[in-house]
Amino acid sequence: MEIIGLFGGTFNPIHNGHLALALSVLNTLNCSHIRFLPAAIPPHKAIPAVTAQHRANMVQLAIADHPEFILDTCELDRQGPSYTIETLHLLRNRLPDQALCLIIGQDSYLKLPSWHRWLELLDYCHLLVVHRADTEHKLQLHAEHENRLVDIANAAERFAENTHGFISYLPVTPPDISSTRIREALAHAEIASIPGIPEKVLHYIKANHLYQS
Ligand SMILES: Nc1ncnc2c1ncn2[C@@H]1O[C@H](COP(=O)(O)OP(=O)(O)OP(=O)(O)O)[C@@H](O)[C@H]1O
Ligand SMILES: O=C(O)c1ccc[n+]([C@@H]2O[C@H](COP(=O)([O-])O)[C@@H](O)[C@H]2O)c1
Repeated sequence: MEIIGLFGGTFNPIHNGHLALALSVLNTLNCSHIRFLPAAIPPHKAIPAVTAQHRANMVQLAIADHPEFILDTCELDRQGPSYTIETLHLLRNRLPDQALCLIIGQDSYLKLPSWHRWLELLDYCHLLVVHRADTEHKLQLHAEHENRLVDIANAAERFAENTHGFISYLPVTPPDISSTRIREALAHAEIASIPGIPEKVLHYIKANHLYQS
């Protein structure tokens, strides 16, 4: 079975850490493609000052050179918080016979028990957790996932044999970049000098006067 990666985020804005993470997952799992899913209303964050449409446009610019990366705006068409379980329900209806793999950073995994209907996530997809700088160098597995863990060396094979139900941990560390730090830098620094985001995204931010105080 093909494995389709699902990478949700606020992407406020998308940065090189997101892109490096997605490339590592693509290569490790040999995904057919990865769908980038910008959240319209992130469930656990303040509503971003930058619109979902601008954030999605920046994702599109950032992934344009990678044919295996696709922008999926399905969360922009819904009202209310962008709960991942609802997105998975929708995508599972659209893609009934493929292995779906939700990709999250380790900081997100630590907070997973606070997600809406989190125990049902593995009924729809596999889960790949990627290490993030400043978190422990080992997966802090939630007890509820204990018999679902697969070693990363076997993950591509095991995930491809099943549409959902397993979890694995990728111990590579994407560059230590966060959207928060980029927003802070954009508010205080010369816009030409912001590292960590693709050039085209920086141009878009500049042209649309985003993130400036
Ligand atoms: N540098 C990174 N390394 C590893 N994982 C990352 C990195 N940046 C983002 N992620 C993961 O990507 C997903 C989407 O992240 P998000 O769009 O919230 O970016 P962020 O940089 O964490 O944003 P913010 O600083 O605004 O909280 C999350 O699961 C997060 O853990
Ligand atoms: O479904 C939930 O309850 C839930 C709670 C927090 C985060 N998420 C999703 O996790 C992804 C990363 O979230 P964030 O806030 O770190 O950008 C994004 O796709 C969010 O919609 C989902």
